[in-house]
Amino acid sequence: MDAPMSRAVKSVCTERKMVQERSEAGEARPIEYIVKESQRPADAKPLLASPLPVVHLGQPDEAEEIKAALQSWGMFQVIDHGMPPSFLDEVRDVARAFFKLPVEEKKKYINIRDGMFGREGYGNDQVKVEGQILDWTDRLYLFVQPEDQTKPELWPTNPTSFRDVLHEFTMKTKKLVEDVLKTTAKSLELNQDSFESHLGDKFSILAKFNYYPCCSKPDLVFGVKPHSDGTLITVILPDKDVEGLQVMNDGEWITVTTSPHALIINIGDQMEIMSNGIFKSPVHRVVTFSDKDRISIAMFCANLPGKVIGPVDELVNDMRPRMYKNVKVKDYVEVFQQRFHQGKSALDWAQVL
Ligand SMILES: O=C(O)CCC(=O)C(=O)O
Ligand SMILES: [Fe+2]
Repeated sequence: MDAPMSRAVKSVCTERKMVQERSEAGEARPIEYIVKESQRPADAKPLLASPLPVVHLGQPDEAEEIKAALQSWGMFQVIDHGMPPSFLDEVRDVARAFFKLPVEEKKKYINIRDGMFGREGYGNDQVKVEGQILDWTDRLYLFVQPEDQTKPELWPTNPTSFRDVLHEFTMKTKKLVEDVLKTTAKSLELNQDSFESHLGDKFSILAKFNYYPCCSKPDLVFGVKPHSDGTLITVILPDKDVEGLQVMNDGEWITVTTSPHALIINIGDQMEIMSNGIFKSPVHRVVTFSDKDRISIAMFCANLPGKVIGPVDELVNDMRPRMYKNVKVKDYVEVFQQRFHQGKSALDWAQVL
């Protein structure tokens, strides 16, 4: 296993300007955000926008639908998720209201405390490696599960409904994730708890509120650079009006479109490892626009850091040898974060050579 901290920049924990401030000041080309010419978003083909496959959870074909979607896209949309459109609007509204607050007000929740960069709170990219290209986004990260490990002092009180709405969204997401994991197990003819039991009673969910300000040079920057998620699964509530999420499918970038009020679900690297590579964690990215900002809420659902994960026994056989080693989730996440900032995948770190 390689040393994740090689080329690392040691503890750069000074506050940087928020992307929102750069956007409002009309900063045209802050150099740290400009992507290398060969990797720029210009190769996006918005004409290839395509609706994600729909999985009808709880319906007779759910297992076949989820298997087909995960084998082709690694991503799908759910419409019957039990969250009424008015509730999804409320979640988007509190996110938007928070990001609309003056930067100084939001900085009450800043992710830098006593000179240390924390995973939770309001901020933007941590500089982890030399020459790192930064993403054109500000965000608020909050652990929402397990509940006894949340840090309420970092949960915004403005707007006043923020905490209650986030709590309700968490509970509903948790139920949805449990259903998705059961259906995923069923689709591989596994015991329905095969993925869940690894989570035990407790489930880690990290809520990530993304704000992508307008960018005067959207062809030169990414809202989020190409990556796969380090999660088991991710649930995304996309912006209601602005698309921007793109997924790599058959070697091409496709702009993701969904039905109104759908939730997007994608698997992450932990599911790729546990499914012994049957399901691939999709590479995706976010682009920005010169004339419209965008918000999204991603709920990152993962095994607890102390767990050791590896391919489920039944999925390893002579026909399909073990592709991944057993890895401790905490170690994986550390390598994942380091590689993410370099625009690289962490999956090969866990691969059986
Ligand atoms: O903004 C989005 O739609 C997706 C964001 C994303 O991929 C992420 O935060 O990992
Ligand atoms: Fe992602």
